[in-house]
Amino acid sequence: MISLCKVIEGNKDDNYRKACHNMVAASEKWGFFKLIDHGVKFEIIENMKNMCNDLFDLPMEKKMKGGRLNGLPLGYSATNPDYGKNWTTDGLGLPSDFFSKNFKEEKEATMIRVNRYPKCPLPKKCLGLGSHSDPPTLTILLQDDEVGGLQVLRPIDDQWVGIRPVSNSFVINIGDTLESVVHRAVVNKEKSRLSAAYFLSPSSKVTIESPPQLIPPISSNAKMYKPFTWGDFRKELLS
Ligand SMILES: O=C(O)CCC(=O)C(=O)O
Ligand SMILES: [Fe+2]
Repeated sequence: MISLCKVIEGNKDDNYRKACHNMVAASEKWGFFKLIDHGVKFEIIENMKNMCNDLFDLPMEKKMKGGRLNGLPLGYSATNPDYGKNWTTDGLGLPSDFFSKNFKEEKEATMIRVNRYPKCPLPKKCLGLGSHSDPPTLTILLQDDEVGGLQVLRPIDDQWVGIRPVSNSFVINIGDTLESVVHRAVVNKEKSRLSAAYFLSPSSKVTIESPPQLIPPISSNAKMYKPFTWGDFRKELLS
């Protein structure tokens, strides 16, 4: 759990550097972390949850008229590409614009997906959302305050580990363009659960490759990962 309390004013001081370092360390170990003291007003979060619940309460034929993306029958699109990139560069010791220059406003650069999982009499037999990793770069997830369900696959022993809800926090996870982190959502016997995931993607033409600054000199001729563009990767995923 990482607090942004001391870094919210934007001063690049020791507190900021420590938070960036902690976010990178958590991403390397788990691919997931929780952000608290993030500065988003409580009322805004509550409003968002209420609006999502109102949306799910609409009759199915009305919901089906909502702004779904072509080829991806999930979620509703929104653009706000200026959120959450610099901690990765600052935590990795890369130039501050190393990632942000690759996130330009594009129609489908970001997407928000709202999920509501109804209560389920047989939670051991059903999954809310099956095992997957998020294709883009970063996911900011708002999850229900009380009802847990998100689980991450721990790479060392392949065990599913629950990410306990914490009031007024966001769960951040990295996506396939940084590293794939396998997760899923289970369902609850007594209560339904709401979550909203905001996915941040690079521009389509951006080449995704290991930053040369981070490749040890000894292996500089043998890149472990082949460069690809986000556009090609997305096309492959949707084909
Ligand atoms: O509902 C959750 O907690 C997980 C949602 C998720 O992983 C997704 O929408 O990609
Ligand atoms: Fe996901």
